[in-house]
Amino acid sequence: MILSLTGVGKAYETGGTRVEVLRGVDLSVGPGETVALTGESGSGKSTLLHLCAGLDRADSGRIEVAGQDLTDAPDPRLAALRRQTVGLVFQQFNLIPSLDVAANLAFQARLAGRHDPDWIAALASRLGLSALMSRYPEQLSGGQQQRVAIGRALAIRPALLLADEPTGNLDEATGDAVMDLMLELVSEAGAGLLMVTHSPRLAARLGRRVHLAGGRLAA
Ligand SMILES: Nc1ncnc2c1ncn2[C@@H]1O[C@H](COP(=O)(O)OP(=O)(O)OP(=O)(O)O)[C@@H](O)[C@H]1O
Repeated sequence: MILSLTGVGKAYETGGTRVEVLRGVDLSVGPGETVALTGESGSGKSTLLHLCAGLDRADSGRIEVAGQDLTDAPDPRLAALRRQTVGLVFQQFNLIPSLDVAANLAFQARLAGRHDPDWIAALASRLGLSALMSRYPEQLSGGQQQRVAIGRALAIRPALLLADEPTGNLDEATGDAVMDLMLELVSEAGAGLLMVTHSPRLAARLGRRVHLAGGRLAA
Protein backbone atom coordinates (compact mmCIF):
# COMPACT_ATOMS: atom_id res chain seq x y z
CA MET A 1 0.00 0.00 0.00
CA ILE A 2 1.11 3.55 -0.69
CA LEU A 3 -1.22 5.01 1.91
CA SER A 4 -2.77 3.23 4.82
CA LEU A 5 -4.87 4.71 7.62
CA THR A 6 -6.12 2.69 10.55
CA GLY A 7 -8.47 4.09 13.17
CA VAL A 8 -7.29 7.66 12.63
CA GLY A 9 -8.75 10.23 15.02
CA LYS A 10 -8.31 13.99 15.13
CA ALA A 11 -9.97 16.64 17.29
CA TYR A 12 -9.55 20.41 17.43
CA GLU A 13 -9.89 22.49 20.54
CA THR A 14 -11.18 26.01 19.96
CA GLY A 15 -12.36 28.40 22.64
CA GLY A 16 -12.80 25.61 25.15
CA THR A 17 -14.86 23.51 22.76
CA ARG A 18 -13.55 20.23 21.46
CA VAL A 19 -14.59 19.23 17.96
CA GLU A 20 -13.94 15.63 16.98
CA VAL A 21 -13.37 15.88 13.26
CA LEU A 22 -12.12 12.36 12.54
CA ARG A 23 -13.34 9.44 14.66
CA GLY A 24 -11.65 6.31 13.41
CA VAL A 25 -10.86 6.62 9.72
CA ASP A 26 -9.69 3.54 7.84
CA LEU A 27 -8.44 3.86 4.28
CA SER A 28 -5.99 2.16 1.96
CA VAL A 29 -4.72 3.46 -1.37
CA GLY A 30 -2.55 1.16 -3.48
CA PRO A 31 -0.09 1.99 -6.26
CA GLY A 32 -1.89 3.26 -9.34
CA GLU A 33 -5.15 3.59 -7.42
CA THR A 34 -7.13 6.82 -7.68
CA VAL A 35 -9.55 7.65 -4.87
CA ALA A 36 -12.00 10.53 -4.63
CA LEU A 37 -12.68 11.89 -1.16
CA THR A 38 -16.08 13.54 -0.86
CA GLY A 39 -18.00 14.92 2.09
CA GLU A 40 -19.90 18.01 3.16
CA SER A 41 -18.14 21.24 3.90
CA GLY A 42 -16.52 20.97 7.31
CA SER A 43 -16.61 17.16 7.35
CA GLY A 44 -12.83 16.99 7.69
CA LYS A 45 -11.56 16.29 4.17
CA SER A 46 -8.75 18.83 4.28
CA THR A 47 -7.85 17.72 7.79
CA LEU A 48 -7.51 14.15 6.54
CA LEU A 49 -5.34 15.22 3.62
CA HIS A 50 -3.09 17.28 5.88
CA LEU A 51 -2.57 14.29 8.17
CA CYS A 52 -1.66 12.09 5.19
CA ALA A 53 0.87 14.71 4.07
CA GLY A 54 2.43 14.88 7.52
CA LEU A 55 1.47 18.56 7.77
CA ASP A 56 -0.37 17.80 10.97
CA ARG A 57 -0.49 14.86 13.37
CA ALA A 58 -3.30 12.48 14.19
CA ASP A 59 -4.39 12.17 17.83
CA SER A 60 -4.94 8.45 17.52
CA GLY A 61 -4.63 5.61 15.03
CA ARG A 62 -1.90 4.96 12.55
CA ILE A 63 -0.94 6.46 9.19
CA GLU A 64 1.59 4.86 6.89
CA VAL A 65 2.86 6.41 3.66
CA ALA A 66 4.99 4.24 1.38
CA GLY A 67 5.76 1.96 4.31
CA GLN A 68 6.74 4.77 6.68
CA ASP A 69 4.79 5.15 9.87
CA LEU A 70 3.99 8.83 10.42
CA THR A 71 2.61 8.37 13.93
CA ASP A 72 5.72 9.12 15.93
CA ALA A 73 7.95 10.29 13.11
CA PRO A 74 10.03 13.32 14.12
CA ASP A 75 9.35 16.56 12.23
CA PRO A 76 12.42 16.30 9.96
CA ARG A 77 11.27 12.85 8.84
CA LEU A 78 7.84 14.26 7.96
CA ALA A 79 9.49 17.11 6.05
CA ALA A 80 11.62 14.62 4.14
CA LEU A 81 8.53 12.60 3.32
CA ARG A 82 6.87 15.69 1.83
CA ARG A 83 9.98 16.48 -0.19
CA GLN A 84 10.57 13.00 -1.53
CA THR A 85 7.44 10.90 -1.51
CA VAL A 86 4.30 13.01 -1.43
CA GLY A 87 3.14 15.47 -4.07
CA LEU A 88 0.67 18.10 -2.90
CA VAL A 89 -1.71 20.13 -5.01
CA PHE A 90 -3.97 22.62 -3.32
CA GLN A 91 -6.80 24.75 -4.57
CA GLN A 92 -4.70 27.83 -3.92
CA PHE A 93 -1.81 26.97 -6.14
CA ASN A 94 0.87 28.08 -3.66
CA LEU A 95 3.40 28.84 -6.37
CA ILE A 96 6.46 30.82 -5.37
CA PRO A 97 5.84 34.35 -6.75
CA SER A 98 9.53 35.27 -7.04
CA LEU A 99 10.39 32.22 -9.18
CA ASP A 100 9.56 31.74 -12.84
CA VAL A 101 7.69 28.67 -14.08
CA ALA A 102 10.87 26.68 -14.75
CA ALA A 103 12.17 27.32 -11.23
CA ASN A 104 8.77 26.64 -9.66
CA LEU A 105 8.62 23.30 -11.46
CA ALA A 106 12.14 22.37 -10.37
CA PHE A 107 11.99 23.74 -6.83
CA GLN A 108 10.79 20.71 -4.92
CA ALA A 109 12.75 18.29 -7.06
CA ARG A 110 15.93 20.24 -6.33
CA LEU A 111 15.19 20.18 -2.61
CA ALA A 112 14.67 16.45 -2.84
CA GLY A 113 18.01 16.07 -4.63
CA ARG A 114 16.09 14.53 -7.49
CA HIS A 115 16.18 17.20 -10.14
CA ASP A 116 15.81 15.59 -13.55
CA PRO A 117 15.82 18.26 -16.29
CA ASP A 118 14.56 15.81 -18.93
CA TRP A 119 11.59 14.83 -16.80
CA ILE A 120 10.79 18.48 -16.01
CA ALA A 121 10.95 19.32 -19.71
CA ALA A 122 8.69 16.38 -20.55
CA LEU A 123 6.22 17.41 -17.85
CA ALA A 124 6.24 21.02 -19.04
CA SER A 125 5.57 19.90 -22.56
CA ARG A 126 2.74 17.55 -21.54
CA LEU A 127 1.21 20.29 -19.41
CA GLY A 128 1.45 22.84 -22.23
CA LEU A 129 3.89 25.00 -20.27
CA SER A 130 6.95 24.91 -22.54
CA ALA A 131 6.36 28.39 -23.92
CA LEU A 132 5.72 29.82 -20.45
CA MET A 133 8.86 28.68 -18.65
CA SER A 134 10.28 32.17 -18.06
CA ARG A 135 7.01 33.72 -16.92
CA TYR A 136 6.23 34.46 -13.29
CA PRO A 137 3.08 33.15 -11.59
CA GLU A 138 1.36 36.55 -11.66
CA GLN A 139 1.71 36.52 -15.45
CA LEU A 140 -0.25 33.26 -15.77
CA SER A 141 -3.94 32.48 -15.96
CA GLY A 142 -5.55 30.36 -13.24
CA GLY A 143 -5.50 27.27 -15.44
CA GLN A 144 -1.85 27.79 -16.27
CA GLN A 145 -0.96 28.28 -12.62
CA GLN A 146 -2.80 25.11 -11.74
CA ARG A 147 -0.88 23.18 -14.38
CA VAL A 148 2.37 24.48 -12.88
CA ALA A 149 1.21 23.35 -9.43
CA ILE A 150 0.49 19.87 -10.77
CA GLY A 151 3.81 19.77 -12.63
CA ARG A 152 5.68 20.82 -9.53
CA ALA A 153 4.02 18.07 -7.49
CA LEU A 154 4.78 15.44 -10.12
CA ALA A 155 8.35 16.63 -10.69
CA ILE A 156 9.57 14.56 -7.74
CA ARG A 157 7.82 11.46 -9.16
CA PRO A 158 5.79 11.11 -5.95
CA ALA A 159 4.57 7.71 -4.82
CA LEU A 160 1.47 9.48 -3.51
CA LEU A 161 -0.28 12.53 -4.89
CA LEU A 162 -2.65 14.36 -2.53
CA ALA A 163 -4.89 16.91 -4.17
CA ASP A 164 -7.41 19.22 -2.49
CA GLU A 165 -9.96 20.34 -5.07
CA PRO A 166 -7.18 20.78 -7.61
CA THR A 167 -9.50 22.14 -10.27
CA GLY A 168 -11.83 24.01 -7.92
CA ASN A 169 -10.78 27.43 -9.22
CA LEU A 170 -11.04 26.58 -12.89
CA ASP A 171 -13.92 26.71 -15.32
CA GLU A 172 -15.35 23.32 -16.24
CA ALA A 173 -13.57 22.89 -19.59
CA THR A 174 -10.17 23.94 -18.23
CA GLY A 175 -10.72 21.87 -15.09
CA ASP A 176 -11.58 18.80 -17.18
CA ALA A 177 -8.45 19.22 -19.30
CA VAL A 178 -6.26 19.61 -16.21
CA MET A 179 -7.92 16.57 -14.63
CA ASP A 180 -7.33 14.46 -17.76
CA LEU A 181 -3.65 15.29 -17.64
CA MET A 182 -3.32 14.68 -13.94
CA LEU A 183 -4.96 11.26 -14.19
CA GLU A 184 -2.83 10.35 -17.19
CA LEU A 185 0.41 11.34 -15.48
CA VAL A 186 -0.54 9.64 -12.21
CA SER A 187 -1.43 6.46 -14.07
CA GLU A 188 1.85 6.44 -16.01
CA ALA A 189 3.81 6.98 -12.80
CA GLY A 190 1.89 4.24 -10.97
CA ALA A 191 1.37 6.70 -8.13
CA GLY A 192 -1.56 6.61 -5.73
CA LEU A 193 -3.95 9.56 -5.84
CA LEU A 194 -6.23 10.79 -3.07
CA MET A 195 -8.25 13.74 -4.29
CA VAL A 196 -10.77 15.85 -2.45
CA THR A 197 -13.62 17.02 -4.61
CA HIS A 198 -17.11 18.40 -4.17
CA SER A 199 -18.00 17.36 -7.67
CA PRO A 200 -19.74 13.99 -8.13
CA ARG A 201 -18.87 14.29 -11.82
CA LEU A 202 -15.13 14.48 -11.10
CA ALA A 203 -15.38 11.85 -8.37
CA ALA A 204 -16.90 9.46 -10.90
CA ARG A 205 -13.78 9.74 -13.04
CA LEU A 206 -11.59 8.23 -10.34
CA GLY A 207 -11.26 4.55 -9.60
CA ARG A 208 -13.04 4.65 -6.26
CA ARG A 209 -14.94 7.06 -4.11
CA VAL A 210 -15.01 7.33 -0.32
CA HIS A 211 -17.34 9.63 1.58
CA LEU A 212 -16.52 11.30 4.88
CA ALA A 213 -19.43 11.85 7.26
CA GLY A 214 -19.63 11.89 11.04
CA GLY A 215 -15.87 11.53 11.24
CA ARG A 216 -15.81 8.20 9.43
CA LEU A 217 -15.37 7.02 5.87
CA ALA A 218 -17.97 5.07 3.96
CA ALA A 219 -17.69 3.74 0.42
N1 LIG B 1 -6.68 24.36 12.78
C1 LIG B 1 -7.95 24.19 13.18
N2 LIG B 1 -8.36 24.57 14.40
C2 LIG B 1 -9.63 24.39 14.80
N3 LIG B 1 -10.59 23.82 14.05
C3 LIG B 1 -10.25 23.44 12.81
C4 LIG B 1 -8.92 23.60 12.31
N4 LIG B 1 -8.90 23.11 11.05
C5 LIG B 1 -10.13 22.66 10.79
N5 LIG B 1 -10.94 22.86 11.84
C6 LIG B 1 -12.37 22.45 11.94
O1 LIG B 1 -12.43 21.08 11.59
C7 LIG B 1 -13.58 20.81 10.79
C8 LIG B 1 -13.15 20.16 9.49
O2 LIG B 1 -12.45 21.10 8.68
P1 LIG B 1 -11.86 20.75 7.25
O3 LIG B 1 -11.24 21.97 6.70
O4 LIG B 1 -11.02 19.53 7.38
O5 LIG B 1 -13.20 20.36 6.45
P2 LIG B 1 -13.44 20.14 4.90
O6 LIG B 1 -14.27 18.92 4.77
O7 LIG B 1 -12.14 20.15 4.18
O8 LIG B 1 -14.29 21.42 4.52
P3 LIG B 1 -14.43 22.24 3.14
O9 LIG B 1 -15.07 21.28 2.17
O10 LIG B 1 -15.33 23.37 3.50
O11 LIG B 1 -13.05 22.66 2.72
C9 LIG B 1 -14.31 22.13 10.65
O12 LIG B 1 -15.31 22.17 11.63
C10 LIG B 1 -13.25 23.16 10.94
O13 LIG B 1 -13.81 24.33 11.48
